[in-house]
Amino acid sequence: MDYPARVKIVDVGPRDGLQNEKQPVPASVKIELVQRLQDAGLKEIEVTSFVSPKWVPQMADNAEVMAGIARKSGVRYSVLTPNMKGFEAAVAAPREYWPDEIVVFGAASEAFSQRNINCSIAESIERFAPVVEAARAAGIQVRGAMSCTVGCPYEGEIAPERVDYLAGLMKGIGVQRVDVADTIGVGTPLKVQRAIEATLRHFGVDEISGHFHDTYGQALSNTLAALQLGVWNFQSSVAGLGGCPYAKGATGNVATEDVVYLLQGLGIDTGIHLEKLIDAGQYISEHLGRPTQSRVARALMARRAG
Ligand SMILES: CC(C)(COP(=O)([O-])OP(=O)([O-])OC[C@H]1O[C@@H](n2cnc3c(N)ncnc32)[C@H](O)[C@@H]1OP(=O)([O-])[O-])[C@@H](O)C(=O)NCCC(=O)NCCSC(=O)C[C@@](C)(O)CC(=O)[O-]
Repeated sequence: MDYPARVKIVDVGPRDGLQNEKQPVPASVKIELVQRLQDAGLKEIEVTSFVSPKWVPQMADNAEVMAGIARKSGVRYSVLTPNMKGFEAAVAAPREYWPDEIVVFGAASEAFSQRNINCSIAESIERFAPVVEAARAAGIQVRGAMSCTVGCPYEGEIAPERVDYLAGLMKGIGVQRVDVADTIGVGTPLKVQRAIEATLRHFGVDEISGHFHDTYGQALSNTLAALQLGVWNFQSSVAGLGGCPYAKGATGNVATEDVVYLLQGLGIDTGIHLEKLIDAGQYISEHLGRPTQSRVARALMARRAG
């Protein structure tokens, strides 16, 4: 089996990982987490989201975090912007604090779209279109997250045709690359491959990333299944942090540490230093007062402890 020679990982821990935390996490801790992730070799970090603070209070410090991170050359910093209000807030600061990439986020499921962003899929695309246009005019890259590409907490199983439809809409408004997200972690390898194949009708393989939550323990298998289709961009969350506020019961993303370990075993280069990454995961886990969700981190820390 041929696998891609290298893989790029977006660590979404500071955003997807922390957005659902009930306890307020200070901006200084988020900033330190970003620092530790870039020190570990992450080249892409999803830092925060410019969404309504009434809906997601944990991300209310978005501007403070964006202004506080010490940027490293060669690292891409992204933020979520669901509408023009979010985009305008993301670029209200001086240019050095702007994101390199914004993320518009839609869903393959109507019910999830309503619960997550309070509008239908068609309305979401109408809201995203001016955001995409403004971002590209400002030289900011645009990613489109596609939630619930295999299953939805409200509608159940999602057919690949729904993914095909959403990917086509995203392409139509000028989104440059897309995430195939298994928001609630119900996917298994063949289902994930069908969702990716539907996306491949509209985007090249270099423009597609896998975003797998690990609720049912399938995320590493799904990562392997995506690699088998040539996908080489993935999103994961340090220490397996996270969960979506609008997907009850869904656990965090697959842990970045576990993905890096898998990839190292396949001889695939990520440029990420696993031990430093584990330290970053420990930093945030200790702050949150609970153990890391990464099996690899737990195993390697036990070995460190002798
Ligand atoms: C999208 C909205 C804003 C629509 O929410 P809405 O209520 O329909 O918006 P609205 O335009 O009617 O405005 C209502 C109020 O929100 C304000 N508002 C409006 N927009 C903004 C904004 N951008 N930033 C700050 N404030 C905003 C606006 O100013 C107004 O304030 P008020 O007059 O009541 O004081 C809302 O539904 C929302 O914020 N939802 C949160 C969505 C979210 O963050 N979900 C989690 C991230 S997605 C995810 O995790 C999945 C992903 C990406 O990881 C992939 C996967 O795994 O599936």
